[in-house]
Amino acid sequence: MGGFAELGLSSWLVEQCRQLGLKEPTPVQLGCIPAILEGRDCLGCAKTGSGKTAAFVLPILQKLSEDPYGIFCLVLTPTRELAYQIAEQFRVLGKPLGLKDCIIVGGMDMVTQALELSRKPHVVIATPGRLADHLRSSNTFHIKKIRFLVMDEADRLLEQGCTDFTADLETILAAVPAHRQTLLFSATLTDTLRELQGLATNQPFFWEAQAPVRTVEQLDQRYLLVPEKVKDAYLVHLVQSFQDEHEDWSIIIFTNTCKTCQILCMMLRKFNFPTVALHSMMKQKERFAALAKFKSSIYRILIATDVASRGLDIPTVQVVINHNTPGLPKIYIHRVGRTARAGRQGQAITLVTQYDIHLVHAIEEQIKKQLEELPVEEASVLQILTQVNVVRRECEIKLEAAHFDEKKEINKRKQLILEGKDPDLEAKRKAELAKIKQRNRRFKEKVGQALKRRQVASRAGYGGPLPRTPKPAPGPA
Ligand SMILES: Nc1ncnc2c1ncn2[C@@H]1O[C@H](COP(=O)(O)OP(=O)(O)OP(=O)(O)O)[C@@H](O)[C@H]1O
Repeated sequence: MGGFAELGLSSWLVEQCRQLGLKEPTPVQLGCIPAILEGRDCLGCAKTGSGKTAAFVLPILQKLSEDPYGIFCLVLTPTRELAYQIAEQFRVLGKPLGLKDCIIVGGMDMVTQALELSRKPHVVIATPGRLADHLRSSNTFHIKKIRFLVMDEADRLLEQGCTDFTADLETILAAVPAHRQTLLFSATLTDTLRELQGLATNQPFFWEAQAPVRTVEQLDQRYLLVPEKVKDAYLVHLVQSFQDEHEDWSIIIFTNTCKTCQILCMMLRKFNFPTVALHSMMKQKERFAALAKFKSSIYRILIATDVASRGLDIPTVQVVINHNTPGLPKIYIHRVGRTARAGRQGQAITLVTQYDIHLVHAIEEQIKKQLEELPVEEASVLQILTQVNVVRRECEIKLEAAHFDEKKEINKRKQLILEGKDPDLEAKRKAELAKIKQRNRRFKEKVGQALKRRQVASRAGYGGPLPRTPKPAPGPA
């Protein structure tokens, strides 16, 4: 049990680790904990499920126990569910300290949160949007004395994806002290390293796991080449086979949109699979409830958008199915990392249509490993094909009747208002952009057609400028 003690952690923390079954430090913990205890900034890049959370929680708790005050530490993370998960690690490991934490995420009551913040918790775990809202609207708390700023999934926080945190991060970074320790962690830090280095300037310590492959060794990675139209039948077949062959099982299925997520959830339920959905169109309480039911194995299948692709630690997940091939290798790495965690085995299956093959090549190039084809009994899939398609159509009709798209539109408008934008003006801009794009497309088409005509003409012996209208084919003299 010398492991954690040798890193310089106090005996009470070593005992906490022992009680939680953390016997030996993982490599990222071995690498980062001493540097953080020395007071250095830290950039930690290690594979999914390798214990990055404890790599920052443990040294922060140690420093907090030496000089306890609030607000001592701020942790930023991209999703609400992840904020709760990190808070739990602080709570269990920091129990002997009587640690006070506070979770600040969207979708929850702002007044309650403001009250909690004013009580000076030791640790605040937040998503950037909601914390920035509090900073802009309230003067009952401040974060200008924090000792630690942690950015978990740091590359996601900095990238300008569908949720862009840039403006909120600016507000937050303007409110934290320049003299602080900054800790940045992710399984995919390298793309955003330059920006991240600008944030961690205090003798930064960069730790990266050296491995030939960027995904976990215990992960069996497969692909299944399927025509778009029969994808769902393959999905049902895969889930059915897994259920037939295993007693204790859990699967996460990733989809590309909230709507597909919802439809597939309804569809799998029609086939009596215990399924729950998790996507950003759900109310926050529903999101938490879905996750809790999945974690406790009441429901065996979680069907989710990328809101669940990062950080979630659910040890029972044995399989990840990508219903769509992720457009970015980074997203693939995080999605499949929801299984095969902390030394366990796991399998990832990616459904690939004829249009996605280049995406698989990009993924293979990044992870430095080739995916293997998953053999499937096609006859069994053919047997259920019509039934699956009929059920899917029924679910689509049901969802349309529930005005899913309209609700999405309303949510979008609300979001724009919250961001201080005028939804009508934004819609106008979008329409203008679409018009320009359409004009460009038409122009390209016209040029393409003209070129084709010229090729035809030159093959038929015509030369000269681009013909405006097709010339009649040469007839007999
Ligand atoms: N030293 C250890 N020994 C055994 N298990 C550990 C150790 N440290 C952490 N774990 C466990 O490993 C699991 C994964 O840890 P964690 O969630 O911190 O991974 P991560 O590296 O942050 O992954 P991701 O990149 O997906 O966010 C957790 O269940 C955690 O309790």
